[in-house]
Amino acid sequence: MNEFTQVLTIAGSDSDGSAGAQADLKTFMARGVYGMSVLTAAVAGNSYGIHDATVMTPKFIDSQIKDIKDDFKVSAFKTGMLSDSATINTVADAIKDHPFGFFVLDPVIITKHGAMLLEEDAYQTLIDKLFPLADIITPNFYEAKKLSGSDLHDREEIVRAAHKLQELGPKNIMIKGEHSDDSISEVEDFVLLEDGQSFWISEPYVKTDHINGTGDTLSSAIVAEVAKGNDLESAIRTAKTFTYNAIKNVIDVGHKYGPINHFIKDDIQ
Ligand SMILES: Nc1ncnc2c1ncn2[C@@H]1O[C@H](COP(=O)(O)OP(=O)(O)O)[C@@H](O)[C@H]1O
Ligand SMILES: Cc1ncc(COP(=O)(O)OP(=O)(O)O)c(N)n1
Repeated sequence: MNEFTQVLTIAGSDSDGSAGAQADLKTFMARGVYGMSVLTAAVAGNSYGIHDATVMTPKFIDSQIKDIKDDFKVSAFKTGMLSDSATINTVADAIKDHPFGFFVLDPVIITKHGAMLLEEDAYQTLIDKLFPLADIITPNFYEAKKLSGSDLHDREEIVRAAHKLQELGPKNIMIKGEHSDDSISEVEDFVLLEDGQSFWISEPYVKTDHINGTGDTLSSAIVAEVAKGNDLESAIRTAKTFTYNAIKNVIDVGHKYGPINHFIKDDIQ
């Protein structure tokens, strides 16, 4: 029997299934890997917004991680919603010997609804404790500004911010592009690799309200592709295309800001 590729998300649950661990698990399934989830928190939300949240205790988060460690062979993993410093410290202590392989840190601070999922006094804890362990971080435009302490008005400032973030410890950086202005034609992300090489990666801008979970989908697709043995650059390119296809092929679920479409079939390798 061939061992199946196994991956993990350490993230929050989102009740409407559009984002968080639910989006991660759908992406893992779509990309052909076996996904597991350690829940750090749970939010009550729907396509109108996030209305309540609860944080798991450090002891419970630790128990979940221990159970995964005791039984499974995880090749790559990601972190998503981490809520506060206590959660970050718990996760950092549990993963510091890198038992789960390649680490994609999605520094979730803000959602499309404008909900804040990380306490402001925990930004520095995230930088101090998890940035040095990360193989790649994938901040959105807002998160990149906050975490680098930079303005991002043009390409030059984005490149500078990526270098600043890399100096804080993560090996590779992917800053996701701005897309709040409906007049743009492309959404362009910037990637800075460990060896200093860099590239811009873009797809056409899709004008849609169905955009919840795009960041989670991108980061978990990178996890899946790296776990299958692909190099980081091709994993990023596949993840970007997969996310774009999921945004473009809208499914009619929810009344306002709906989910993206993880059912898209393409040539999974
Ligand atoms: N409307 C859109 N059209 C095309 N690509 C998009 C759109 N919205 C987001 N993306 C892409 O989806 C990915 C996730 O980005 P983003 O939505 O900014 O992340 P987050 O969910 O963390 O805020 C990025 O590659 C981004 O370029
Ligand atoms: C529980 C939970 N985690 C993360 C998010 C945000 O997901 P993300 O894909 O980074 O951003 P949106 O595209 O959903 O804004 C969430 N909503 N819930």
